Amino acid sequence: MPAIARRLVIGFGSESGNAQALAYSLACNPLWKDATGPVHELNALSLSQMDKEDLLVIVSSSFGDGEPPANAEQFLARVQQSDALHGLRYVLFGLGDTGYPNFCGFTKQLDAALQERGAQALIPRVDADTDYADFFTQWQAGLMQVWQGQLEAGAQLMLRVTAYGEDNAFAAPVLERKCLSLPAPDGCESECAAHHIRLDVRGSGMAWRAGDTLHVLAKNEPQLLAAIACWLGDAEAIHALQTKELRLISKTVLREIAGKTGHVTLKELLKFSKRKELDAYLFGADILDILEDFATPGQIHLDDLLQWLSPRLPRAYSIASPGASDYLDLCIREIRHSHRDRQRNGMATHWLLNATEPIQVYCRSNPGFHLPQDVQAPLILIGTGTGIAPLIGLLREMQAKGQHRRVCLVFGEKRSNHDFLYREELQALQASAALECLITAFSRDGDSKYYVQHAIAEHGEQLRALVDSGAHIYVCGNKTHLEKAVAGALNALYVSVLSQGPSDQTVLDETDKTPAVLWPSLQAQGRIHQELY
Ligand SMILES: Cc1cc2nc3c(=O)[nH]c(=O)nc-3n(C[C@H](O)[C@H](O)[C@H](O)COP(=O)(O)O)c2cc1C
Repeated sequence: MPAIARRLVIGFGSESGNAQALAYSLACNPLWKDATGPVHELNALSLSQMDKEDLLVIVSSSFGDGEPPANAEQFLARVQQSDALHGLRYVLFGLGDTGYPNFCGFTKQLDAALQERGAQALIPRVDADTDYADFFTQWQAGLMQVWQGQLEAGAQLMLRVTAYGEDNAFAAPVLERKCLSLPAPDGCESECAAHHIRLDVRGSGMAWRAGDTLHVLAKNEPQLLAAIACWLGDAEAIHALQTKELRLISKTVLREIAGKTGHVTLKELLKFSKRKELDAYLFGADILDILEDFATPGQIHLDDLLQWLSPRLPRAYSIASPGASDYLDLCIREIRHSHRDRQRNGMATHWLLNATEPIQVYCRSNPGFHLPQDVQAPLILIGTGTGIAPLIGLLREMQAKGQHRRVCLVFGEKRSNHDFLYREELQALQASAALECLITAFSRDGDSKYYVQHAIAEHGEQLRALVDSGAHIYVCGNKTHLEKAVAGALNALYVSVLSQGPSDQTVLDETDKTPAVLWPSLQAQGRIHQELY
């Protein structure tokens, strides 16, 4: 089939090399290799030297605040200065990061400038997030079809991540809510049950992968708003404070209150030397506690709070389902306790569990917790409590992608008959050999406490074999204890190795196996992935 163009002209705009690498790999495609000249920085591309026989291929990132990379700035200026570009045919692949407010800002601007001057896009512009590899594969396949004259295929290729964020969240209806914990004999289930939540994200254009996080913008509880309004003596507060952060109160707000009230205890608490006491006080406290403790009605007004309080902050949850799906799963723990005669609920968890309206959400990429690129690399997944969420997400993503790795899961919780989250699913994965081993550590099942570090020691030989064959280790759970416990337990496995003498079939240097350096060495190799909260 004849090509649609005589020349494929490839230009890139790149600051840290991603777009440049894609541009060079594109040039090697055998289909157009002979019709492609040198790959250019966009700044070095001259529009006047291109004609109707050419197809211009642009691969570029955005930087700064949606601006061009330095090696593409002049190209944008040149396009903007051109009178007309009729007859110029182009395709444009934009790399960006939805974490930035101006997602793919430069490539969107460039696309608009080219179109305004009459240039013709043969494939709609691509807006790719940090995980651009899949989009690039699809786009290159589409470009090959276009190159061979199948213009319709190109016109239909829509590869665009919609950038949702705090100011532009997606309203996701709740599809399912299910309690994952079973009733416990001591009646603790109402306090600490874990729940599965499924959100409907059809039509959102939202892109994520297992390991990524979902940010939830919850509404403040009516009871809390009413109580604050009552304290202020201003009913307007119920509506006005709806989108303000009432739980995570910054020290700046406390300083403002101290400035207004002159409260001696608060001023004392704000001293640098009292920072630990202040942190302890703030833990679990909301703005109503602070007002009740350090101010009297009449000293603080609604306008003050509106000025001082930040907008409500999103709460992040690990996604427990694979990407490229119509729905998105979470595994959350209900937080409910009584403090100073008031019922306290976790703001976003309560909202997720009770809201009758769609939940405002957006995704954020978490590349450090994605599956390793090496599809052969074994995995050791270690999670406690709802820390299982991203791990079940990784397992499900492997299933969805048909990846067969050696995987071992170590799961820690309190009681097997109450807290064995995803028990059936995990046992089914084990039965199907998708999970090579399922190790549990239920701390309250026996007479003495048994935690994941004890399970790691007990199953040391099996885990060591996985580490020696290049396993990546994923750890998710408690920030205060888990890393130390897991690192210590894995290091300890190699103390016994050293005492037994070196093994010869290992991917680690013998020097890396000394207890103190094993963990940092695995970290340096990019084999430790942690999500601690
Ligand atoms: C300092 C900095 C600023 C960035 N600004 C933006 C931005 O405004 N919009 C966007 O979509 N991506 C932004 N990004 C993300 C990059 O576009 C993205 O990482 C891309 O893959 C980099 O490609 P490159 O290596 O070819 O430059 C930024 C990245 C960094 C490090």
